[in-house]
Amino acid sequence: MDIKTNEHLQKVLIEHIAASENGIAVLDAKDQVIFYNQAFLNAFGLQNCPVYKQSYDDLLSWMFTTGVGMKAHTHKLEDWLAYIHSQYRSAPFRNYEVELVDGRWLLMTEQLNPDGEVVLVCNDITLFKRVELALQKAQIELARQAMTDELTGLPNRRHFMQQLDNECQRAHRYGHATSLAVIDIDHFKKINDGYGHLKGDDVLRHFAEVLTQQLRKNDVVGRLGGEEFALLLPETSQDSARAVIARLQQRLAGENLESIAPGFSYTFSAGVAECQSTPQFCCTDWIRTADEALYQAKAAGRNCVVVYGKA
Ligand SMILES: Nc1nc2c(ncn2[C@@H]2O[C@H](COP(=O)(O)OP(=O)(O)OP(=O)(O)O)[C@@H](O)[C@H]2O)c(=O)[nH]1
Repeated sequence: MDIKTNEHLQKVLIEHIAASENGIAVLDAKDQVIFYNQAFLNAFGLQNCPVYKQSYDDLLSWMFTTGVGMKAHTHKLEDWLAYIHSQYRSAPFRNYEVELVDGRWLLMTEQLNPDGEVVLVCNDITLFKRVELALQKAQIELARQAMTDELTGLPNRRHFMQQLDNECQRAHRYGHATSLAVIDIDHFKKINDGYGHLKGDDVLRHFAEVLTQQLRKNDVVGRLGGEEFALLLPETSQDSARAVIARLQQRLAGENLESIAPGFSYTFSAGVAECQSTPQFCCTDWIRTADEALYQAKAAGRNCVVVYGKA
């Protein structure tokens, strides 16, 4: 059936375009609106806008200044128009999504005619978009949970080990001294037994806070499990790391812990190890050496720090 010669078919299509629930508009070669259906006005909330013969820029400017229709992602109209023009007419046929100020979403198709007209068709995809955004949010939250220790909000063992691995490679590449400290709260079992598991949890949260507050932006704190934590100190020699830990011990000794229990205090022991420059030395070796130093700190009576190889 040839649409050019079949008048009935032309009538059917014209009626369809007028009554369609998909918004349809046509802009001429000079980007003036020469046709739109009711659904197009409804989709963008343009019922009070003089659309016919408006230029595309005037239409967009009207939306921007009246706060109707498309949501602008910049505060300056010129920037927004420049962004839209960087995409507009960029392909013979393209699809893109548009967020509206009232929270709805439209899927737009833009088709260029050989004579220079642009045909715009829009579909409301709000429901699909909401599901997609909710899934994206859930995915981000799952990824966050998989990396985070629930009790303290710190990176968990897996996440910390990934960062340790990256830092190990960086230290090998640039030859910078970088230190790791494995830290363990002393006699934590006694805290749990004496004050209860919930108070034990409060102590773990408190310790996480002390560690986080004391460190520099590039340092990484993680909870390895139980009452064991770790500090990754990039660009830090083992002697400087020892000084950092000593400062943490002082800070902890000065803390008021009345909220946990009257007269309560706790200490920790730490093992420090520098990243070794041999290429075979990997992050598990690094943790192992720091763990050995920690073991020696515990054996030396606790509340102290031992540097690997310097006991
Ligand atoms: N409240 C609380 N306790 C935990 C958690 N994870 C592990 N623990 C407890 O931490 C205690 C660790 O005890 P130990 O490994 O014997 O170590 P410690 O008592 O700290 O002794 P030293 O490390 O040798 O000073 C155990 O009783 C665990 O049940 C937690 O998330 N919350």
